[in-house]
Amino acid sequence: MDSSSAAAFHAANAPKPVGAYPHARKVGNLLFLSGVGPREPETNQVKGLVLDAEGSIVQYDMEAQCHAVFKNVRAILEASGSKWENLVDVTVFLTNMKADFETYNRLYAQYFRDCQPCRTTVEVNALPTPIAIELKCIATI
Ligand SMILES: N/C(=C\C=C\C(=O)O)C(=O)O
Repeated sequence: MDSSSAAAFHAANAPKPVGAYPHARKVGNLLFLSGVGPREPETNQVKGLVLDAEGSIVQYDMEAQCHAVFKNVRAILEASGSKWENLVDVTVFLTNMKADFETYNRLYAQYFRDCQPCRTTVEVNALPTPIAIELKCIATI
């Protein structure tokens, strides 16, 4: 099956993709989400983020970024006919594991109290936009 035969979804209330990819794609009863970060869909900005003149991160609010990215994932799931409780696998990319793991892990536990997908958390050197967290998810539909 090539990707054109699998339904693609674009969620109006999630941040616009930064490249040529859909927010999600359904194959059989599985929904694959593209990586998504904490940009606010209305403004394309990240709450609490301060950049310097070169675009490097000066200051960011990890709590705000966690809430925003979970909200974006939920919006994409719902726009694609799935829901939060259907998540089965979550890959989390952090740009500063040492500084941010505790905050992220604490908030993650609040959002995933009743549903516990498999999870993998890795540190990456950089993400395509100046963010501290990005999620890549698989859900049933
Ligand atoms: N998924 C990608 C980027 C997402 C960035 C964001 O939501 O801020 C990509 O480039 O593959």
